Amino acid sequence: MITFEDVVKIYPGGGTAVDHLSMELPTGKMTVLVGPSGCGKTTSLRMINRMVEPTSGRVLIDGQDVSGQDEALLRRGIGYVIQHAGLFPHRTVLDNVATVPMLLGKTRREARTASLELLERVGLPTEFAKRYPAQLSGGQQQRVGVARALAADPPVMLMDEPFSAVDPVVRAQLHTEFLRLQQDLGKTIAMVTHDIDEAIKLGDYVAILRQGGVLAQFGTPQELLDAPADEFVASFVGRDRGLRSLSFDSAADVPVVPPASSADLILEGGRPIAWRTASGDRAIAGTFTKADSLRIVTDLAISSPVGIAVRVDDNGVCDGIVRHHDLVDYLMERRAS
Ligand SMILES: Nc1ncnc2c1ncn2[C@@H]1O[C@H](COP(=O)(O)OP(=O)(O)OP(=O)(O)O)[C@@H](O)[C@H]1O
Repeated sequence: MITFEDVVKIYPGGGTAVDHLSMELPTGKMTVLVGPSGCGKTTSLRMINRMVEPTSGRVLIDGQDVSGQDEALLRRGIGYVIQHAGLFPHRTVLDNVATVPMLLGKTRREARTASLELLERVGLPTEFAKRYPAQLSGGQQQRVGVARALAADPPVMLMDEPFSAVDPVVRAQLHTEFLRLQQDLGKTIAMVTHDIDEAIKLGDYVAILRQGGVLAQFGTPQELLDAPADEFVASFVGRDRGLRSLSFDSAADVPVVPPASSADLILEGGRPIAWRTASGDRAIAGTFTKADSLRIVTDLAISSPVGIAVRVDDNGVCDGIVRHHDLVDYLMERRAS
């Protein structure tokens, strides 16, 4: 667990960057620090590995005040990933990753074998290992940055806007891969972003900071969406927070009716193929399963030309449909209950 205890940071000649910050970042979970530019996110992150020292208050890792610890030793247990990856430009991808384990005493061969495995884990095929960072795309460089941070197998990872330098499609891919990786690794992660969508998608917990380095609210994404502490948090999580919060609700209990009840749905061997519309058949753009979220069901119902979302089982066979007005009734009943 990473604990901020009444932490204040005032830069010489500057204003207050972090103002009496107290919060606990649970072990094995990802906590995302989010807020407008200049609200003290990076400063807070850097106080964890002592790149910045607090003016007052304490930062503790597993109950140990970091200020009493040897900086080099402390940082060995803390991976650090930054925007644009910060790779060594004149070293190959493999050497970028292998440097840390070698510093920690592994032989060159051991370090390289471990690094190749790590590169594969973050989704980079081995043929990239010999390239130099400039020969990779932004997204690939970020993957190397993550692999390098993981190379020492640190229990704690700090990530400062790690996904912001890549385009939205690559970013979404990196998010999915990173979530899968974190599910396996269970690191204690503190991540900074200015993007509330990213925070809500990735964070087990989210800390929203406001100007002046004041903590506005700390909680799970669902808590922030359901019960924003004040106007600032409400406007920061957005006007569409009702829709966003549907991402956390399961579609398992959506009331469906048999597929045969719609004359508009064309099935082949039980699989949904197309909609019959006045202007001809239209291919079905997507389906949902019981494992999906209500947001996906809502999106499908709204975007379908006939206002129907189609559910399939694990074999892709249609086992029910839900019409948009029934979906709205269901959502309203849930809200009331
Ligand atoms: N080394 C420094 N010296 C003086 N002031 C600083 C220093 N670093 C940051 N600040 C100031 O402290 C405040 C918080 O900065 P910080 O970088 O922590 O914010 P941030 O939320 O990470 O911002 P951004 O999203 O723009 O990166 C800002 O007002 C900034 O100008």
